[in-house]
Amino acid sequence: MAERGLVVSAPGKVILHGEHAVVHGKAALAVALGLRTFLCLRPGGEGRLRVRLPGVGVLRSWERPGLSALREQLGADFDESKPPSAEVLEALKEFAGIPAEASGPDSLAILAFLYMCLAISAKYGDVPSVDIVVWSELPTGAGLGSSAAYAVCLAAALLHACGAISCPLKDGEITARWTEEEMTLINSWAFQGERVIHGNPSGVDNAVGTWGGALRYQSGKIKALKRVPTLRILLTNTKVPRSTKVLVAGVKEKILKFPAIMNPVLDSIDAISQECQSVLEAMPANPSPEHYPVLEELFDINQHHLNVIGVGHPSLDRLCRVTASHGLHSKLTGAGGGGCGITLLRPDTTPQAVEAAKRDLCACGFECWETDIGAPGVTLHSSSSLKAQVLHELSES
Ligand SMILES: Nc1ncnc2c1ncn2[C@@H]1O[C@H](COP(=O)(O)OP(=O)(O)OP(=O)(O)O)[C@@H](O)[C@H]1O
Ligand SMILES: C[C@@](O)(CCO)CC(=O)[O-]
Ligand SMILES: [Mg+2]
Repeated sequence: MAERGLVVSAPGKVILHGEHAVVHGKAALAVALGLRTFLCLRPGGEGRLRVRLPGVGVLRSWERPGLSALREQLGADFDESKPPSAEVLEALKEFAGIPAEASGPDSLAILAFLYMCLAISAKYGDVPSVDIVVWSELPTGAGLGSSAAYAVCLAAALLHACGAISCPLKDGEITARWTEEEMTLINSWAFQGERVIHGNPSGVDNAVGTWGGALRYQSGKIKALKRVPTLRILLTNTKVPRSTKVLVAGVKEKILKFPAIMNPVLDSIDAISQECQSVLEAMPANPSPEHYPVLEELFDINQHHLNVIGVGHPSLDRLCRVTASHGLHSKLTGAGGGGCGITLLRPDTTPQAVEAAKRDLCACGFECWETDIGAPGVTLHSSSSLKAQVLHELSES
């Protein structure tokens, strides 16, 4: 581990099409957002692991020998290809003093951290004494992949601290990325963190957090999109809290209850993702308005489908109605049930029209912002390049 520690970051994501269907083996199209989660890891003292997670109100530390003893006692097989076992998660809850039924943001964040420490150290050697601080530009639990960005940062930092991946940052460089092989390892451990938080994730969110850009994801297969035009997207957070884990479980229940009704809907969502990919890859880099009607219609159809599978919410209906009154098309993004929606802005949508839509959305109590998509994936930063931000976060700890 570098003497002065390290700072890593990972982006959140927006799913254009395929949320939920992707959990059931269908394709999803996802893009990395220009909003990121950051993690600063420094050598710590006194044989302890210390974490500060201001986003979820956590400041905790544990003695390393206690965690090592638990690992020995459990003697579990911590391979990144195997889902975390219920027995190990129960034992970790007890170790951290988390009640068995707890599922709040703080408990899940602690559990993901401890599981990754335990499993990564079982495979690659002990995680040294460290102080970790995580902060984020992403809203937590709003559909923008905050859990995956957190898990990707943890995976990169812990693998680096154990010496399982290199330090790609050369003297004088501001940022660096890991090799393909190392990113594959980061992605597979981040998936384990997502499994702790989500229960049964597809892996699309951690794939975008790791690789960045724009990609098609299906059953663990990641394919960067050939060409993605510059898309203008308005993001709106309804601020209605929801849990991805609960929503994913609800969809599964509906499919089991009505397979003949729900499976065709998932097939149709899959076809929407295929169609959208073909349209995007055929569009020029700076598309003109005539390319948009199909993309808009696909948004509308998918939003209906997502309501059918039970992940809509009155706040999202409202968001769609408000933007429709400005001639704009929206759908939920991520797990739904509240959280965020995305609105497609056309190249000829005027700044005045965007402002008017934003005003009406804010009047509903929503928060909205235009954002970049296609951001880089997991990145190692020189701490000097982020000095002001890092110093601010560290001064709070
Ligand atoms: N900055 C953070 N620090 C610590 N934990 C975080 C942070 N961001 C997210 N988490 C963890 O992730 C959980 C939120 O995950 P959840 O999957 O429900 O929402 P999301 O990832 O924002 O949305 P989606 O999965 O729909 O894209 C939080 O409850 C918390 O446990
Ligand atoms: C709802 C879902 O499809 C996307 C959450 O961002 C869940 C997943 O893919 O793991
Ligand atoms: Mg999530």
